[in-house]
Amino acid sequence: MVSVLQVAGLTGGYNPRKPVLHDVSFQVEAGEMVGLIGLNGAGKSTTIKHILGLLTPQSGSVRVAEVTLAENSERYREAFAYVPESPVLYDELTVEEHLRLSGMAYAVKDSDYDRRVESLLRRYQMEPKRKAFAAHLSKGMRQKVMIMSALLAAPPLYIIDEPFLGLDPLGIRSLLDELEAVKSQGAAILMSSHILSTVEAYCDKFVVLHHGEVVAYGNLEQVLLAAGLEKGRGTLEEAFYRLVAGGAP
Ligand SMILES: Nc1ncnc2c1ncn2[C@@H]1O[C@H](COP(=O)(O)OP(=O)(O)OP(=O)(O)O)[C@@H](O)[C@H]1O
Repeated sequence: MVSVLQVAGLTGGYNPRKPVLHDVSFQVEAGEMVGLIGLNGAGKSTTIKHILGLLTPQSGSVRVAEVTLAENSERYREAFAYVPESPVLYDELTVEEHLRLSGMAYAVKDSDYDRRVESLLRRYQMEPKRKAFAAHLSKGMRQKVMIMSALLAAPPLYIIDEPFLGLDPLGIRSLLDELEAVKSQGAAILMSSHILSTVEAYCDKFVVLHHGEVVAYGNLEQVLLAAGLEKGRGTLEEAFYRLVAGGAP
């Protein structure tokens, strides 16, 4: 298996004297979806900021497509698309113009571009809004533009931060179907979310963060075990509460 994302012994945060993350390690392989879960303030966004290259590790490393940002920034940045929790769009650009920008940034071939854009607009019920300015879109529609831009790029790694908040049920279903599809084509996905039932249903592995430390990592069986629950008995949610509420033996 190829590790598209490898976080190894990462200690970091905003202030060198007060790290938020402590020795965080996990990886996301090609064809795998990994759920990053934890309470408010556990360090999920901080981890994601390190992966995006917005923060520098105090120790340890983050590798994307087998390189660190310092080793090869171009290869590193080209290898992932990021869908933030709050959509960041240019108000004066239309939906189509955003997709065009994303296509150019990721050098999507013209032949792929038209096919992917039409299909995305249809699947996300955004055809009637293709010429609408971002400023005139609803919150969920803005989120859809971010998601469509990422899917259009078809990168090896998707980093998705709490994607379900603004989306309607159809949008959530489309996104999950889409993530399953790109995963089966070999993409790696790191998804942070508080919706544990969805995370359990769709992710292959889980990283449970608590106070900036990984308290469990692995498939459901391994997380249940870490929480002191028997194999095959219990849900991710039960394991999570034990792990973060100190209920685990
Ligand atoms: N810009 C910042 N400067 C300093 N400290 C920060 C900053 N952003 C977050 N923190 C601190 O880092 C810790 C982890 O926060 P982080 O945002 O990573 O949590 P999270 O797991 O993403 O939480 P949530 O589920 O609420 O989004 C918290 O103690 C928080 O106060």
